[in-house]
Amino acid sequence: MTENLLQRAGFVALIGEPNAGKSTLLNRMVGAKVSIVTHKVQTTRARIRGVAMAGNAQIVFVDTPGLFRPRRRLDRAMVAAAWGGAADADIVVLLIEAHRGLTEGTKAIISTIKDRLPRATPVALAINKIDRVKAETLLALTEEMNTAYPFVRTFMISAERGYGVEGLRDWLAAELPEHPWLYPEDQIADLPMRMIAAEITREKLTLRLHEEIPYQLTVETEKWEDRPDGSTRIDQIVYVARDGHKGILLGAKGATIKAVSTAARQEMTEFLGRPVHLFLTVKVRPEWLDEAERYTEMGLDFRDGN
Ligand SMILES: Nc1nc2c(ncn2[C@@H]2O[C@H](COP(=O)(O)OP(=O)(O)OP(=O)(O)O)[C@@H](O)[C@H]2O)c(=O)[nH]1
Repeated sequence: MTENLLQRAGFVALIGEPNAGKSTLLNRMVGAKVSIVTHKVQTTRARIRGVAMAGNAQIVFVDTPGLFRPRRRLDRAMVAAAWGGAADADIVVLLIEAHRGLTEGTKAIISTIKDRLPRATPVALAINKIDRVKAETLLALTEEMNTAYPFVRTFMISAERGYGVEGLRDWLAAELPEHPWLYPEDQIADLPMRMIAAEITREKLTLRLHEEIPYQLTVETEKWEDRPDGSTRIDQIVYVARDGHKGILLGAKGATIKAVSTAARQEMTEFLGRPVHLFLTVKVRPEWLDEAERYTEMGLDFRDGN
């Protein structure tokens, strides 16, 4: 009886060098559908990579980029911003590759953890790709890693083969705070699809409009209906901050929004592999930048903006 159980929910930041196996691990924990999505969403501002249910807990995985030794100023700024996400996380999981051991890259990540994470944030270690090494190697590596940082737990997993993944997920679920679920259970499956669809439209708008406007607009997928005839109806709202922007967005006789809609629909059709009917509505909502709900739709935590 899930209703009688206390709900748990929170954010887990999965960090590690590129290629450590973050996507593979997420696939395992969240389900295949989301993984298709993550590759597409990488360049967007959406930071949620997936939502996993484990018993009475809802685990929201958030992303941090694989950049840990930034040289350029812009890269440093991006890393600083991204670490904000990890700092807000309830739990951080550092993923490393068993056969590569404690690399320079991982050392850099550990020193960033020490510098930037609040002391109270629990950091767990997941040694991935254990299928590639012998047991002795693992024991030595576990010791070496735990000397480098006091991890709250060490997990040995193979994301690809599925070893140890359930144990990690169940542990995360139990560690999360008591909190009502952040997403309705029935929406989780298509949350990423909805986000992708919104990102596709936002991208088409950005391509068509003057630079300053896209930052002041946001797209939400309001309705998603997979029809029995094999097509999908998607209704989206484009929120703009100012009246003037609405006119620009629509264009003369609606030409701009029509072109955007056509381009977005084509990409969605290709992405989903089924015909899409797309309905776009433009709404003026000056306060959207201050509304928590809008942030959730973008995959951002409203608290980050404070
Ligand atoms: N042998 C082995 N290979 C793995 C395992 N987990 C992942 N891999 C492989 O490692 C490679 C990188 O995995 P990804 O999941 O893309 O790693 P990632 O770079 O951390 O993920 P992104 O940052 O999202 O790109 C892929 O070729 C995976 O198939 C594992 O447990 N064992």
